[in-house]
Amino acid sequence: MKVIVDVDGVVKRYNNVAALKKFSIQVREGEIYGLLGPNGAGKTTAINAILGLLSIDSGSIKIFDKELKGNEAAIKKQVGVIPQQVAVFRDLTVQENIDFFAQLYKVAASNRKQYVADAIAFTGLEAYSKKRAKELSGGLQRRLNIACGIVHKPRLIFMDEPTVAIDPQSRNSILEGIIRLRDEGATIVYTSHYMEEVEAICDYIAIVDNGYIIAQGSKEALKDMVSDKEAIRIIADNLNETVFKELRLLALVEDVTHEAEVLTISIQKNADVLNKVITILQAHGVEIHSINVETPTLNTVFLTLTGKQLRD
Ligand SMILES: Nc1ncnc2c1ncn2[C@@H]1O[C@H](COP(=O)(O)OP(=O)(O)OP(=O)(O)O)[C@@H](O)[C@H]1O
Repeated sequence: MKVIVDVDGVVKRYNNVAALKKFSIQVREGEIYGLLGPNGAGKTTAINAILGLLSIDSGSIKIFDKELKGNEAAIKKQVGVIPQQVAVFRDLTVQENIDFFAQLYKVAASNRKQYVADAIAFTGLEAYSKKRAKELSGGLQRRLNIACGIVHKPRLIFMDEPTVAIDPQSRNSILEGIIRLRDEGATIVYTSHYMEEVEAICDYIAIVDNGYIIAQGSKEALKDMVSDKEAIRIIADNLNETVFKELRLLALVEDVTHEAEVLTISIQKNADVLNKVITILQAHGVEIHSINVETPTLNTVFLTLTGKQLRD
């Protein structure tokens, strides 16, 4: 498949902070490409750099085999952007907002009405087309944000965390919409810190941390990297440092991390340590609420490579 976004060794600094450090990705035509990483990993910076909204310190970026500089008009006509913050006109109706973006992207006058109707249908906003944006719920505003970004039927679409802070119904509708866009021939670059979403829709995944791509591949290939691992996840009260120290000393335990009341113990696959773990917790007065043994997820990959949880 043809590479249509080629980012090679990009470095981007904000004053002294290096947000991208030799950042390289290759997005192939027709795929949903996931950039998965925690807040602050560099995902938005990467997208803004690719779109030419930020200058870069070094490296190269090509879209459709061309540098953005000198080819902006031709490239931007074929690119759709759905920004992290909803960017619509609050006092315009749904239809007027989408029509404004159709004009901005220079959709031919003869096609405009149809393209606006297609974008409304695509995002399931038919019942709201005459409502002002400010009257919509957060989830519907996000759907409008998407409709505005895809109205010109772009070949390549960048979506920056489009499902943050929305209800499950709108989230599902957005994720299904992204798959439909891919099936109709678009290429999508999708950023998220939700591993479940990225696993569900992305054909190829790059895991980002601290300005680097730390691993990449299909979700199967990424999980194969840690197929000899499992994690015990325990929700409990009264966790403390003495408990963590004792757990770390157990044979076949590889790592112990905790966030508030969630304790994660990384172990080798099939290691028979659960009884020993429970004995230690009980001996220290830890009150256990739930225990789950998880097979590898993208979070396991992240944890193994960085020692941190991907989850917020
Ligand atoms: N305008 C800026 N000035 C200074 N530092 C910045 C600026 N924008 C981002 N950063 C820093 O660059 C790093 C990467 O941020 P970025 O927003 O790209 O991450 P992200 O993965 O998109 O996270 P989020 O989901 O929180 O937006 C962070 O350390 C952030 O604090």
